[in-house]
Amino acid sequence: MLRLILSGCNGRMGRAVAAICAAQPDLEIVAGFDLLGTGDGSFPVYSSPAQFQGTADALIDFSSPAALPALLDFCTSRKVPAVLATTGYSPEQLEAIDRAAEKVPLFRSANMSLGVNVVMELVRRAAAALWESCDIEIVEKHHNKKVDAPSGTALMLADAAASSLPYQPDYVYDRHSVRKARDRKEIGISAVRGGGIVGEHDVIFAGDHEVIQISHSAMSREVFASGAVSAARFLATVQAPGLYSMTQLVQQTVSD
Ligand SMILES: NC(=O)C1=CN([C@@H]2O[C@H](COP(=O)(O)OP(=O)(O)OC[C@H]3O[C@@H](n4cnc5c(N)ncnc54)[C@H](OP(=O)(O)O)[C@@H]3O)[C@@H](O)[C@H]2O)C=CC1
Ligand SMILES: O=C(O)C1=N[C@H](C(=O)O)C[C@H](O)C1
Repeated sequence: MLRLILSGCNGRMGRAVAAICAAQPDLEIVAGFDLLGTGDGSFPVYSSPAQFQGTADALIDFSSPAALPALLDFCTSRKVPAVLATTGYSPEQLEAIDRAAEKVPLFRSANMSLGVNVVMELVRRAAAALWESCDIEIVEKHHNKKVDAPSGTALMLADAAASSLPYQPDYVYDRHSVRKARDRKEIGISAVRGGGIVGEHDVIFAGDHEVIQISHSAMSREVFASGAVSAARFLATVQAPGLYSMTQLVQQTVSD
């Protein structure tokens, strides 16, 4: 039995993870954390991690960057490994995650789908081959309830492209405020918000005579939820503190 804590349990992703746990007999949600401190009654819900006195094999967090300090205190002091799937962390929060990962296993990815992690590798290769002839632009589209922009995935894809470039690119988020032609060393990142779009990412390599586009569309939240559950299973097998990502999860899956 894998005993899980679900942080952000009342949200869209929290409910998607709870649905997966309900369908898998070896998964038990022992507690939920959410601002409200109440849920649908299928497990106890606490408005702050410190209120929970029990133990768990892993925690999955899909909540808000505001939840991070209390979560890191909880996970490091109680030695509960955590899957941090929330996006929109500040640079200081990312440093706090790095420090906490010295004490307890943590897993962080802005996108828990296997497909996006394959796309990242394709983007690295395309950028290495095309940077001299093509401009790189990223367009992401999400539902009208998403609060952070650009998406964590768009930033991850930009970093993947940047890792293959022989220069440090500038990420440009807003072309509205400056009247100026595009610089070669930019990566443009644009965000669209509307309706119920689950999550779409296009990485565009635009040359003078050809355009190459690498795209990913999530068809439902289940893809992220099941990736997070796989990450929690992975963490439960990992003993050593450290910051883990989809790269290690994919490596373990391939070698099994
Ligand atoms: N890594 C990945 O693959 C994915 C990541 N995400 C990310 O996950 C996060 C959640 O997304 P989503 O489920 O759509 O968002 P929702 O707003 O639907 O859910 C977030 C939940 O967390 C609660 N919450 C907010 N602040 C806190 C806090 N300080 N402590 C505890 N709970 C809190 C919210 O309560 P209330 O509603 O009362 O504010 C809400 O119930 C976002 O950052 C999103 O970008 C989403 C999908 C995939
Ligand atoms: O908020 C969402 O919904 C999503 N957020 C993640 C992100 O910011 O990249 C992942 C996914 O695209 C859905």
